[in-house]
Amino acid sequence: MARAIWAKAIGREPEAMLKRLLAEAPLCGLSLDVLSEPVEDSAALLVFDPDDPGSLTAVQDVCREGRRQILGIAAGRAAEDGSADWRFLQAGLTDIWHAKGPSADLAADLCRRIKMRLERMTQLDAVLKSERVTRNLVGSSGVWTDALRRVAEAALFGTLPILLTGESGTGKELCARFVKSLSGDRSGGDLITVDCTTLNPELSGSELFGHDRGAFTGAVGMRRGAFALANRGVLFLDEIGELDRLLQVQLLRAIQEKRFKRVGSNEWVQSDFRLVCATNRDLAQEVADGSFRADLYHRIAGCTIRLPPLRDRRGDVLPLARHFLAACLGEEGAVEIEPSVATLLTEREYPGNVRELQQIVQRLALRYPGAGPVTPGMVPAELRPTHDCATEAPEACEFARAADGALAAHMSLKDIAREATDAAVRLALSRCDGNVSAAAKLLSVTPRALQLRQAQQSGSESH
Ligand SMILES: Nc1ncnc2c1ncn2[C@@H]1O[C@H](COP(=O)(O)OP(=O)(O)OP(=O)(O)O)[C@@H](O)[C@H]1O
Repeated sequence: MARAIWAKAIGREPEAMLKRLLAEAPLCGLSLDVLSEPVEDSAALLVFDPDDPGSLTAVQDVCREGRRQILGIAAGRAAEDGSADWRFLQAGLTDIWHAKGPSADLAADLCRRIKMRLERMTQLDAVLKSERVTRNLVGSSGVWTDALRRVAEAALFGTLPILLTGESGTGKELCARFVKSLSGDRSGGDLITVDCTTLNPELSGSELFGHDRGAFTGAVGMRRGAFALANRGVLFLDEIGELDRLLQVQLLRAIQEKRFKRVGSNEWVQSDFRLVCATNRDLAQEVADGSFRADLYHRIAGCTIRLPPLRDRRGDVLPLARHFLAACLGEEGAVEIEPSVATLLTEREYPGNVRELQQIVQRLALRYPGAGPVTPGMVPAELRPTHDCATEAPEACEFARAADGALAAHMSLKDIAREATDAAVRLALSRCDGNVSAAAKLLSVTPRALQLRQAQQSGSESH
């Protein structure tokens, strides 16, 4: 591994262990370094003592600093049943190992295992930072990159069928293409998409399985169906939740055995495809209700990945909007967006998710004259916000309404100011996915000042 992996220890025993690991690391080809500041947003190693009461908060603080992949090494006794592990994962660790030490043998073995694990994380990081992702699968929010990482992991390191779930327009088909692009290097086959909403049990056999010449009136030649065409590629069954019960049975057999018969033929045809399915329905619930076959569900849901709705990744709205603008305007893509339009785009609701945002941006682009920023006048009338107090600025109007409520509740000026500050801190942190430095920047304060404010906030909440 060429670049050094940032490593940190919290506490005395962990520091001794990290020292031992640093001594052994070069012998195992692992490049570890203790730096006061992380060099980049990539995999990292954190050694801590799970028995230390302050360790959970300390781990949380490190994880909040922005690195996404952190391997935790627990150097301590910890509970026998490992129950604390889940809390550390919740605090932000990617994984956790318990290690005793620090004997030289154990440290060498640990280094080898850490190296393999970090290499896997780094490999996935490299995919997520590659042009095929940054150019096509826009977004850097935690929920989106976590989902994308799981898609990449499933595509690269296994053959299980992938089930993509999520609301309409969240990028399920785009992710199916991503799976194809990652497995394409190995298999060379195509991505074959079947829209299950258009299938019907009487007529769709040929589309799925193909037919022989003369199989039915009008079958003048042999036809290869979707299952055969997907050989050595990816078969993408979109909207699989819409499948009729009869078709569910037909598909089950072909998916299970990876072989089928063309309509009008008695010969088995083998096809080696990677299966990716998508649905915006809650299939587990439909299985419970009896409307979706449990056996088919368990076949297709080898690896289920939920794509987040846009409301859970508002920080991605503007990068997505810029991406779609660039697609519409070509070379003139890097245009500024006026703050009023940026706020409108970020704060509005998107029941149609990314597809809806894309359509709105396409409408904005229609009015873009070719120079200057995107201005409020380019926003279609029905999308513009309306305000009761026409004479006031929109923000002042919202504030006035909130202050009115506070006065009605007999709050003092001091309490109103504190409530407003706390709300702004919460909003900024939520918009920045809990990243303190980014939220501090947004609020024009130092990260230290923001942390102090948070501490006061949680102090007053616990009283
Ligand atoms: N992260 C993203 N980056 C760039 N474009 C995106 C992203 N997510 C979605 N899109 C675009 O949004 C549109 C809708 O995405 P897609 O068709 O993949 O959604 P879907 O979840 O399959 O929708 P549906 O359930 O309605 O079929 C497409 O044009 C797609 O290219």
